[in-house]
Formats: sequence, structure tokens, C-alpha cells
Amino acid sequence: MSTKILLNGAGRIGKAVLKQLLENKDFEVVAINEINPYIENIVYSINYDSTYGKFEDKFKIVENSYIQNSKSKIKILNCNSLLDIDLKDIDIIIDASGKKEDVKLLEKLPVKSIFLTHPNINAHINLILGANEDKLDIKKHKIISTSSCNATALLPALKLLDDKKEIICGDIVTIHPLLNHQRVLDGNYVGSATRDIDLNFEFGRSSTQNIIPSRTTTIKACSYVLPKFNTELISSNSLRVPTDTVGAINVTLFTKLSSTKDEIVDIFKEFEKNQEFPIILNNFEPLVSSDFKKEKHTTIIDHRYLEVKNNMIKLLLWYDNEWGYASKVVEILNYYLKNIK
Ligand SMILES: NC(=O)c1ccc[n+]([C@@H]2O[C@H](COP(=O)([O-])OP(=O)(O)OC[C@H]3O[C@@H](n4cnc5c(N)ncnc54)[C@H](O)[C@@H]3O)[C@@H](O)[C@H]2O)c1
Repeated sequence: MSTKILLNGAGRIGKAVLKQLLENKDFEVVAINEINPYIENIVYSINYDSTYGKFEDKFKIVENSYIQNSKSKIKILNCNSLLDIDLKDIDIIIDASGKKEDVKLLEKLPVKSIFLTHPNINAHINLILGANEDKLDIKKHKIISTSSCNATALLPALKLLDDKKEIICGDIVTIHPLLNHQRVLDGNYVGSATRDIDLNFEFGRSSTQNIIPSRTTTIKACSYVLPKFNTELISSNSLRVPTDTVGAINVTLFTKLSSTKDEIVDIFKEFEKNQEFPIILNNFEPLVSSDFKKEKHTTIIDHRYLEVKNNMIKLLLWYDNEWGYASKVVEILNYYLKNIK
């Protein structure tokens, strides 16, 4: 029997998750809850996407509150809170709205599990494949955070290098594409449920005319998954750039054991050969960010820019922050269901 899913929030991540769930017969998305009250607009934005292109099996509206294509029929709901939804036919909720609902209230909802697509210290587990999937305990973990796109891309590489060379300290710079909370032209800062960084004037500035520096919660998100990787060990900041998707992270690490470049390349090659999930992809070609669009590997190690000097390792990582991250949400969901059976 297929797993019945309610998707909360059909924005950038919600739609990427939806389209990947629709490819899999084990899942049935029975409902989408969106605060956007216009079902015509919801169906339009599922069918047409500037970043990933048209959706071939188009949806249309049926019976006023459903959308349907050749394979699926999905009820569209318009509630402000998950707590107000009748969940009797739902097994699992994927919350991609960015709303920070009280976890104590979410725990009481009559579903098997709730997946949050943001880091959440109060979730029962923050889970990143390649970092802590062995810690998943389906008896204890009902509210599962799938962390952030940056932490998902960074932490497996950090853990691997720490296991082999022991990280003493480091610094990262995330180079992150546009997000929907940003301004097109200069304006006032607008707060957003999708960000929990303090009020930040820079985000009131035109997103298409600037490289915008900002703080990032990446390392904090890593620490919710593996406490060793915290802001005492690794400093961070971010540059927001005017591209649609695919982020990069510049990583500088100082390690207890020294290394050679060949050794580090071999560590990543060995991991790629033996991995259970598509996590590490080693790249040796002269590629640019758009070449990694729709890449499902969690993190692409760009060996053309790998530098190793004694105890210092400098890496350039790439990741698709939308489609790639959404593919991890679906993989974690699959992993969870396999553990239930
Ligand atoms: N965009 C990324 O690169 C990225 C990557 C990983 C994780 N995330 C996280 O995923 C979440 C969503 O981010 P996004 O980029 O898709 O944002 P988005 O603004 O594109 O989408 C959010 C959607 O949720 C809807 N929504 C807001 N409040 C709601 C509510 N109370 N109930 C139902 N729907 C509601 C909005 O109308 C919108 O359609 C955030 O927590 C974000 O931090 C984003």
C-alpha cells in the first residue's frame, strides 16, 4: 500500500519534493496545504517553473478544490496551521512551509511522522544522510528535521575528513542562490518565516544587483546533527548571489594530521565507490554552477580547486539547494519507511 502524504507549503522546496514524490509509486500525495488562497495560481506554479522547466504531466483543477493529472488527484487545502487540518487519511506530513510550528503541538498530531525541511533544535532528530542516519529510531523520532541545504551538503564531507584527519578548526563561506524572501529592488527589510537570522538590513537590498553578504546558520544546523561541528570549531559567513539554484561552499580546514592532495582525493574517491546513498560525487571537469542543476548527489567535490598544504585542506563543494535538497528529503523518507517495515 502506498504511503499517504500531506505536503505543507508549495514553494520552491515543496514543489521540488512534490515532483520527486510523484515519480515514485510508493507515495501518494493526497493533499497540499498552502496559504496561497488561489488554487489557479498553485496549479499554474506547479505546471510552469522558470528554474526546472515545464511539468510535462500537467495538472488541472477538478471539483473546485482538487488538482489532477494523468496519475494523481490531490486535494488543495488553505489552512494557516497544520493543527487545523483533518488528518484522518494521512500517514506522513512533509512541512516545506518554513513555519516554525510548536513541536510539542506537532507531536500530538495523529500521523506517523512529520518531516520539517528546516533545521529545528526541538525536532526529535535533525537527520543528514552520510552523517547520522544510523541514529534514526522510529520509535522515538516522530518529528524529523531534514536540516538545511547547506548543512546537508557540508556535513558528510566534514565528517569524512574528521574521521580520517581530525579537524581542529575551520572556516566556511557559502555562496548561495536567491531565495524567495529577498527583494527584487531596494526596499525595507521584510521578515520571513523561512529565515531565523536576526533582522538583516542587507536583505532589503536589490537581490539581482548585488552580491549580498550575510551570516549563515549552516554550522548551527550542523551542530544539531553532530554536536562536534559547532560554531566554536568552525566559523562561517555567506554571500547571496543572483543565480536561481545551485550553491557552492568554500571550506578551509585545519587538521591534527597532515595530508597530501593525493590522499584527500583518494579519501573522497573511496567514499564515492562504497556509499549507500548518492552523497559524494567527485568532479574533475571544468564545470560551472548550472552544470549541477538537478544533481541528486548531496555534495560535489570540485577537485580542480582542492588545495592541501600540510595541515590545511581547502575544498570547493557544489550542491543543488532546491532539487538536490528535495531529493534528500525523499531519500530520508524512503529510509524512514524502510526502517518501519
Ligand atoms: N530554497 C532553498 O534553497 C531551501 C533549501 C533547503 C531548505 N529550505 C527550507 O525550506 C522551507 C521553504 O523554503 P522555500 O525556499 O521553499 O520557501 P518559499 O517561500 O519558496 O515557499 C514557502 C511556501 O510555503 C507557503 N506557506 C507559508 N506559510 C505557510 C503556512 N502557514 N501553511 C501553508 N503554507 C505556507 C508559502 O505560501 C510558500 O508557497 C524553509 O524552511 C527553508 O529554510 C529552503
